Amino acid sequence: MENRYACAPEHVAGMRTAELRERFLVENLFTDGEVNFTYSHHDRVILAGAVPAEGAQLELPTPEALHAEHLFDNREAGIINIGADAEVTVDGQTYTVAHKGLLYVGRGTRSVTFSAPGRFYLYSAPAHTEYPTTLVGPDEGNVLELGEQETSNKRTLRQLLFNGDVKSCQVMMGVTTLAPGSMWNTMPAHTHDRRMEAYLYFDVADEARVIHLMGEPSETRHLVVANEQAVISPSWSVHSGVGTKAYSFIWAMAGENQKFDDMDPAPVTSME
Ligand SMILES: O=C(O)C(=O)C[C@H](O)C(=O)CO
Ligand SMILES: [Zn+2]
Repeated sequence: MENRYACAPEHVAGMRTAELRERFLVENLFTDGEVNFTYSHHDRVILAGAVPAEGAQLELPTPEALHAEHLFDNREAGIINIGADAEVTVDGQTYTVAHKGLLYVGRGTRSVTFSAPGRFYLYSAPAHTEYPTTLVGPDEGNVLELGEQETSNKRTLRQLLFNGDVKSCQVMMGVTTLAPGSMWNTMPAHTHDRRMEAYLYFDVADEARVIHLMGEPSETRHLVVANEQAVISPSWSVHSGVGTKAYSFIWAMAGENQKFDDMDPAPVTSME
């Protein structure tokens, strides 16, 4: 498991491209037949990618660095499938997770197994209590239509796990999809000093990139992001992006509260 220590804004101001990428960009989560983990010390979240091989089951291992018998001994997770509909088995119970659907896996779970043709992204945070493992379809939850074509930010935001019917201790998670011809996500931008956030960009065309904006609103930096790469966004950082073509991303948050609207706005005219 890759380890990423937390960074303060004053450290980031002096970083060059390579160091910014090393600290905040997670480039290689998805490898055929493997599970890859990255541990961020921002709110102690784990990001993982699991790609089961055709005809084989892929078991979610427990990274040694957790010093736990099972990954879910002290944690919960949201798992979103960015591949074709596929099965996930949790403690002997099998769920079919649709493309862009979510499976919430609660604390106390002992085993999770993935099947092809899924391509699974997992976001996990510490959990204080057990909530039931629950399947959420891609069109369930709360759907928000945001932005305008005029400002190139027309997009559909699906809140799949957001302090609604499906309970979680910390994790809030969903999928945002840009309309064709729209490029900007989360502009006007915001921060939320009570929660960290991570983005996984996907459905990014091979020849396209997303320019992800990060940093304090008055001291922005950028990361050039390719398909299926993730960005760790500290609570003090804006997280916004512009693609060279439309794309989707999974946003996931953990921290002090589960109030989606608890944001500190960073108006466009205030950014530097
Ligand atoms: O398109 C958007 O806007 C988003 O997806 C915003 C994220 O959900 C977010 O930043 C929530 O805090
Ligand atoms: Zn946010």
